Amino acid sequence: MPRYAQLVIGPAGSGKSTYCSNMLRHCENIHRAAHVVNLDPAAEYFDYEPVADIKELIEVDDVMADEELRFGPNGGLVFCMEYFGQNFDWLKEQLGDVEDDYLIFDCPGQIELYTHIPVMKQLVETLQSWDFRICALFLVDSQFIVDTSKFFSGIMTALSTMVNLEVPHINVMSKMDLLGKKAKTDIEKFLDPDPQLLLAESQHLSPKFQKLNAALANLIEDYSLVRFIPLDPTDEESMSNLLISVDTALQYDEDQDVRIPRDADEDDGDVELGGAGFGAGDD
Ligand SMILES: Nc1nc2c(ncn2[C@@H]2O[C@H](COP(=O)(O)OP(=O)(O)OP(=O)(O)O)[C@@H](O)[C@H]2O)c(=O)[nH]1
Ligand SMILES: [Mg+2]
Repeated sequence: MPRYAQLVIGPAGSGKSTYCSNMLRHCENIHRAAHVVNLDPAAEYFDYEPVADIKELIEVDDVMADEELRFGPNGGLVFCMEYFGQNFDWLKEQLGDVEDDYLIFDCPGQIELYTHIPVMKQLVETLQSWDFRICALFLVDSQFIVDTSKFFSGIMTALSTMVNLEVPHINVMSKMDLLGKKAKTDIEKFLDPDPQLLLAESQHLSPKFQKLNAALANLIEDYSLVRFIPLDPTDEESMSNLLISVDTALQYDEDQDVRIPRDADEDDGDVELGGAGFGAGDD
């Protein structure tokens, strides 16, 4: 029986932790037993009760306070994640061996973890060896995608993680609730964009960059890489549309949408949830 994992990644402040807590609440609303794992050793605050918290293994503040190591915040985070990479057994112990488990991983934002350092790729491979199907969600703050150049640079960051992680990948345009009416209309063209049209808008760039953008537009078009799913957490329909895309990527079986929460009970029985009874061993 597969297990399912959403890997929530994206630049610092793009809304990853907020998404995890909103998605957890949404899953509760639809009676899906999901759990969040905090993988950010620098996280100071998150609005959910994690089923596992990397800070119990290692914390950035402790690493930075070490007088021999002398790391700053970024070096400290890399050190923590490399330490985590050597201790996946800790995660295994925290997660247990729950069939059919559904986990949402709240990841750190530093891009180097996905491009230069092998730890996140190793995490993916380890989770796969524990029967997890994985989907990466790459969040980009909608407030930054204000013009074509920013769009192309956002896409390149998303692509670099996608190439490295090699798992199904969904781009999410976060914080849509913060956009006014006009900005919402303006951003439409970036959600399911026509790269050639966007290219036409970068005529003001120097010929060198126009050429680069043209090459990128072709790449994006050839591989159908660019769709963004808009996310407005104040709108339940937006949350459920995103979850449908994730379910498709994970090949999540809708028939098993109602399942036993982890802590519901060991003694075997079926649990009534939302009017339907499903036992742990049901297919
Ligand atoms: N209005 C609105 N604010 C949001 C949303 N998502 C996140 N925020 C705000 O944006 C800020 C950053 O959100 P976080 O969820 O901490 O972002 P993060 O990606 O986890 O940040 P790091 O862990 O530091 O990389 C916080 O002030 C959130 O309240 C959203 O969908 N709508
Ligand atoms: Mg966070």
